[in-house]
Amino acid sequence: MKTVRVELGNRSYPIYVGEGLLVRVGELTRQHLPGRRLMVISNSTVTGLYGEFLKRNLEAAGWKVLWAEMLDGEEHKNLATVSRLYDLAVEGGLERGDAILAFGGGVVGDVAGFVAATFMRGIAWGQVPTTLLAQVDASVGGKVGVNHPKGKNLIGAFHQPRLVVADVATLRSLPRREIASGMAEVVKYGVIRSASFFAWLEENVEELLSLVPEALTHAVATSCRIKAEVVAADERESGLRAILNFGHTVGHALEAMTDYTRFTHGEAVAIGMVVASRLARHLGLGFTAEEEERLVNLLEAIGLPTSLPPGTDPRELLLFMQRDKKVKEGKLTFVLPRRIGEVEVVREVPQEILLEVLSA
Ligand SMILES: NC(=O)c1ccc[n+]([C@@H]2O[C@H](COP(=O)([O-])OP(=O)(O)OC[C@H]3O[C@@H](n4cnc5c(N)ncnc54)[C@H](O)[C@@H]3O)[C@@H](O)[C@H]2O)c1
Ligand SMILES: O=C(O)C(=O)C[C@@H](O)[C@H](O)[C@H](O)COP(=O)(O)O
Ligand SMILES: [Zn+2]
Repeated sequence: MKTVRVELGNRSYPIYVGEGLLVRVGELTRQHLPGRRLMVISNSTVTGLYGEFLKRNLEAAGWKVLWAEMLDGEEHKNLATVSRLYDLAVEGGLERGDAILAFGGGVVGDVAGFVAATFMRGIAWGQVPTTLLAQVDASVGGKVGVNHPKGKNLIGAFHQPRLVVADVATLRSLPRREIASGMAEVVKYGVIRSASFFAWLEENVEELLSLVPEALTHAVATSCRIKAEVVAADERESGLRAILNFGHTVGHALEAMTDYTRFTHGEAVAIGMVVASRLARHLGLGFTAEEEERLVNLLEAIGLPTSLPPGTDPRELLLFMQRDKKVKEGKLTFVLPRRIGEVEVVREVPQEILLEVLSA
């Protein structure tokens, strides 16, 4: 097992990564979470696969478990779902001193975290992420929230979990498309912060896609270490943390524009990272054609899309981008690569250049 810590003073917390950790969730939650009742928020898919096992494990550790299921899918990451979960929490007698455990992918994590942030003005919570994307990204850093029909994650809060337990063995039941989706965020870390990790990914892409446990554990722990460093330096995104949004300005717009049903988050981010790379080259930030080719090749080897779907209307996409949370005084902000391993936050990208890149 590897342990990464998110250092945030008295709100610091551990991320445990390894194979077969599900069996330790009862013991670990007892160590890190308060209370007698634990409201587990999951969805039907994850509950069907691992629900019985986890419930028994938590009960054996002494928890009174309230099991709550939400509908599966990004289109259910909304306030209607949150409202139903509040009802279940009230009916189940959840108290301020109790806790919530998110058990599932990033959608479950973001929704459960938002319920934890707001129920009784905030209660303790933990994360047991079961998708690659949630293990490398969504379970870490305390961004929680839901979508608005017109914009991604427009409603939310910052509320750090007290622990994260990532069992890479749970990834064996994940559809291949979801493995690829999670890999998009893994590639993101290489581009924004570590050329050596990017090169390691190029070397080990086959092992990762074949779910070799040692390779997965290394990729998850390294991704979490990079995210933990960034979050520790800038928890509320007043500066540095924006780099974690590489690929997301276009990615989030694409997700919202297609009603959260056409692309997975990782697929949309993959396309967004390629658009950002093209933009960086147009603006002469130093990112080379060879580097762009390495990025595209790696994404393609993973099986991710690298271009906007045919027929995308750049002006419509721009409308959705204008609701991005990084917009300041009406101006779009992009995270653009200078080279593999380093990005820059660029304010005021000229709209003509953006439209030219999107049209191409
Ligand atoms: N809070 C953050 O910092 C942060 C970071 C990145 C992404 N996100 C959010 O995360 C969400 C995407 O998360 P995701 O990619 O995990 O999608 P997801 O939660 O929709 O999960 C993908 C699919 O995998 C299924 N699944 C989950 N675990 C499984 C398992 N072990 N075996 C089989 N199937 C399983 C789910 O039921 C779902 O159908 C987006 O809403 C995105 O905005 C948040
Ligand atoms: O944790 C962060 O900060 C990120 O930007 C991570 C992203 O991968 C993630 O998709 C996040 O939910 C985006 O946040 P948002 O503030 O742009 O909605
Ligand atoms: Zn993301």
